[in-house]
Amino acid sequence: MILDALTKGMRKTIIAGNWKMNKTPSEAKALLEEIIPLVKDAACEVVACVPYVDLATAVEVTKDTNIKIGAENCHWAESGAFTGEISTGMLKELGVEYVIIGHSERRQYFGETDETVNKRVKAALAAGLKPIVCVGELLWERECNITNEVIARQLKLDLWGVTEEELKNVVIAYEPVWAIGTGKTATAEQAEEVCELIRMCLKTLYTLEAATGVTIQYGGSMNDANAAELLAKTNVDGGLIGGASLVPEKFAKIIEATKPEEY
Ligand SMILES: O=C[C@H](O)COP(=O)(O)O
Repeated sequence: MILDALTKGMRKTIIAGNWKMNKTPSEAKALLEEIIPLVKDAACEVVACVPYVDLATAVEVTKDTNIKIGAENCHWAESGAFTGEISTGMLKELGVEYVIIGHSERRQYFGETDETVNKRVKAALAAGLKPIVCVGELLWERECNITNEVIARQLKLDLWGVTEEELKNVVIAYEPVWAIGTGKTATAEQAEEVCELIRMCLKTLYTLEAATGVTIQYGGSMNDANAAELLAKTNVDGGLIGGASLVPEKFAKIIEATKPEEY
């Protein structure tokens, strides 16, 4: 059943842009105003994850639209002496719904570990935010043939203490690190293989029912040309889009590719 293509229809398809460190507030407003009319008839959930300083503007600009706003990180403490960090309460008050946690760039450049990812995931869930939890292997890990172990370990540690009920608000993003911003996309088969593995791990950690319901995104050089093939795979339920999310026409075409007739 877990491999059954029919289960795909039971899950929410989510296309999320990750703007990374791009766009000032005025640029964010202009970009969203271009995106809004292009995606208004989307057949999927549309999310824009933007830099902290853009959040208030983004929430305001999208308030009467089908676009949800996400942050790119959050801290686990409610408040305190954590210079430069942002709490979940701060995000909630702004009207933010999603938050990316454990992106490979956070792991690679800012010392993020599975332990801190886990703390952030639990804090986000406790605050009523929906975490987009990123997992993925490095190139040398793939070459050493340990992708499965790496993904299983990340999932187990990142979701440690997350209940089955809470899992309903968790999105998993599979982002092979070697495919991020490199123009090297995982083939649809490679993406499906790991997304299916992720679902099998979730089944082991929780239940078949819980695993079947989780949205699993692919991220890594997804664009308007390759999205349809990736999104047609049984266990690929959406995308976490970097570069192409900054180009309205490309982002809109990826969203268009989620429509069944495009498969
Ligand atoms: O979060 C998004 C990923 O890092 C993918 O970025 P990219 O689409 O620019 O490769």
